[in-house]
Amino acid sequence: MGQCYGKTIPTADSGRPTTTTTTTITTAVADSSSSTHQSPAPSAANNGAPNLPSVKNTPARSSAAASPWPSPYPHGGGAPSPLPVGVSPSPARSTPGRRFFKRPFPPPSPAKHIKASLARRFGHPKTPREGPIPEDGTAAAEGDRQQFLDKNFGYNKNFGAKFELGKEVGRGHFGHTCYARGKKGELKDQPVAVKIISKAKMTTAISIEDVRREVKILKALSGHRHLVKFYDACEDSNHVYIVMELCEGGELLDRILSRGGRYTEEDAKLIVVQILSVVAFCHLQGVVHRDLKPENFLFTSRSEDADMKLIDFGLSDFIRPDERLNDIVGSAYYVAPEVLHRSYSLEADIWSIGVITYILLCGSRPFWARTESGIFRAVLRADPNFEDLPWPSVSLEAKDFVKRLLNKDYRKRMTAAQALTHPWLRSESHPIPLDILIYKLVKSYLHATPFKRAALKALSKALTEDELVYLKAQFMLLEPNKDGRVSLENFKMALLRNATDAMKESRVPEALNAMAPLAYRKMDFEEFCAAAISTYQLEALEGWEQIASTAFDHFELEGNRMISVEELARELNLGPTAHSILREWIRGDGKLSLLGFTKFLHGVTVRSSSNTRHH
Ligand SMILES: Nc1ncnc2c1ncn2[C@@H]1O[C@H](COP(=O)(O)OP(=O)(O)OP(=O)(O)O)[C@@H](O)[C@H]1O
Ligand SMILES: [Ca+2]
Ligand SMILES: [Ca+2]
Repeated sequence: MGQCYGKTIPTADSGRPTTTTTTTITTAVADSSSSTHQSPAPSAANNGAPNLPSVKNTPARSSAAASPWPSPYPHGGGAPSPLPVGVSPSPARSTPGRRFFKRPFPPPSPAKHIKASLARRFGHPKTPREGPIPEDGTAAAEGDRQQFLDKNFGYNKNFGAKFELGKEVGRGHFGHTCYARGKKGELKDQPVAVKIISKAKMTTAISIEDVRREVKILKALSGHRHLVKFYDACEDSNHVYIVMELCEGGELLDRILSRGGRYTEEDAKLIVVQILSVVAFCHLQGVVHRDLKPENFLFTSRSEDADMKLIDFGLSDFIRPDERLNDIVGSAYYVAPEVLHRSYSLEADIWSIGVITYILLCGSRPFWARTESGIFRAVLRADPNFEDLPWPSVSLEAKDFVKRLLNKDYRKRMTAAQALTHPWLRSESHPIPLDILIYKLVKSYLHATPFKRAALKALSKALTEDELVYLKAQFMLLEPNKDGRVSLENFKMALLRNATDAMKESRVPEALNAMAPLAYRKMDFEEFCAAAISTYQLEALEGWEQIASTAFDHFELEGNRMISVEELARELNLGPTAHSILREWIRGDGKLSLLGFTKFLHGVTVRSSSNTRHH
């Protein structure tokens, strides 16, 4: 027991991007020392690639000597090629042309999942801390270390008595998945899938913690229609077994390939709606998936209209509403720019959905290069191609949709719940989930100055129907009282209705504490709109200038007033050095100009996505 038999794993040279080529990228840097590795901004010296830490234990490589990423080509020295034998690579360019998705993926990176976040988790004093990974893990040192590792998970010990293992159905970096059948109880005679993770591969406390967290997250989130159902977790001395619903329809990646690389818009919509609905759910629970890609979505059956399920929470993490993560994990083609800059949150998943949607619609990857460092350069700097075929025949709504997910500034990206109300996807047929973003925005509105609130109110009056669809849906989810208004209780109840165990871990309900002012008053829809809009997101709209000028007209009527430079600086929490800039925002009559108004709405400085503030 413990091993399952199965197919041989095709090699990278077989020319087919298989499930084995998931290219999970993980930094080779021991992140427990990450505080010394923080990279505040991209440096010009390396072409805008993030100022990545140097690698102690990775030999210099020709293609990525300056990168901390493990080589994607672990199978030999020299310059191994991800391309099939006989195909010579074209030089990597910062603006890649169209690349057919059928091009084989590079072989997987050696998986070494390093968790910086563990060290950073003050709230978990019992979390094991790791020293840096030794320069060379000699067998003796390894053995010593392993002795102290507690590989007891507290799961069921009787896997063999409960399940009969069958053939392998899939394989990844961390384990292989087999078909199995329940022997007794509720799952008797039912086919299931079992992800088998070898304990021998758990060589650090962090890797053990990762498996524990994968199970915890899967268990907590299980139940959503588009998330693989969790049944059981078992273990023996050699393996951990994650028993889950069997998805017999294969990976989304395979369907894309079998359709020659792309979907019709209508078919793509059906896929994207399912992805957004499950990701919105994860995000509301305070879980960031961090490895969204077509390999991690499975169909329940071979049928064309089978439901799709999100799997593989191996890189997922809990995240508090105001928290930012800094460990670089994910898969190269799908990784968001701010992840490479080591300061990110839920929006990183949205970027990955943008990449998936781009691929569905045109059959090419938006950011492509022959090497990992080339891909990262493209992610950070290149604009995806929307000119070449088939883009001219793709609807404007679809293009706008993808662009609003692939915005390099994470603050300008739509959330999953917002994306579900985008004109491209808008329809009555899918429900709009509660968005954790409104909690964050309402919270900061409640703490804003009266002048700032007046500015936001003016802005909310300039919203178009498109934005109002989302706000109306969110307001209705708060189930307004008979007087059409909401109070803190409504926000609390809406969260409770959606709560799972994951929320406790990610401390999502803490967002409510900072909303205390709402305990004593109510908010009507009009004020809710002012409170729940993000200037950054609106600024990304094509019609932003029109919105801003209409909003300014409203502001002139009620809100704009004489304000001194000193007072404005206090409003914005800025010191005297900012006075000369602020002077330009104030008109001759002592009130804010249109420029001043839009800058003021923004808050402090307007920075790019290279912003690495830690909250
Ligand atoms: N519930 C399931 N039903 C059917 N097949 C599954 C199921 N779960 C996983 N698989 C198959 O096993 C493969 C590996 O599973 P999974 O992605 O969880 O492993 P992993 O080792 O974490 O992978 P990665 O290298 O992407 O991190 C999947 O790509 C899929 O083909
Ligand atoms: Ca996977
Ligand atoms: Ca995984």
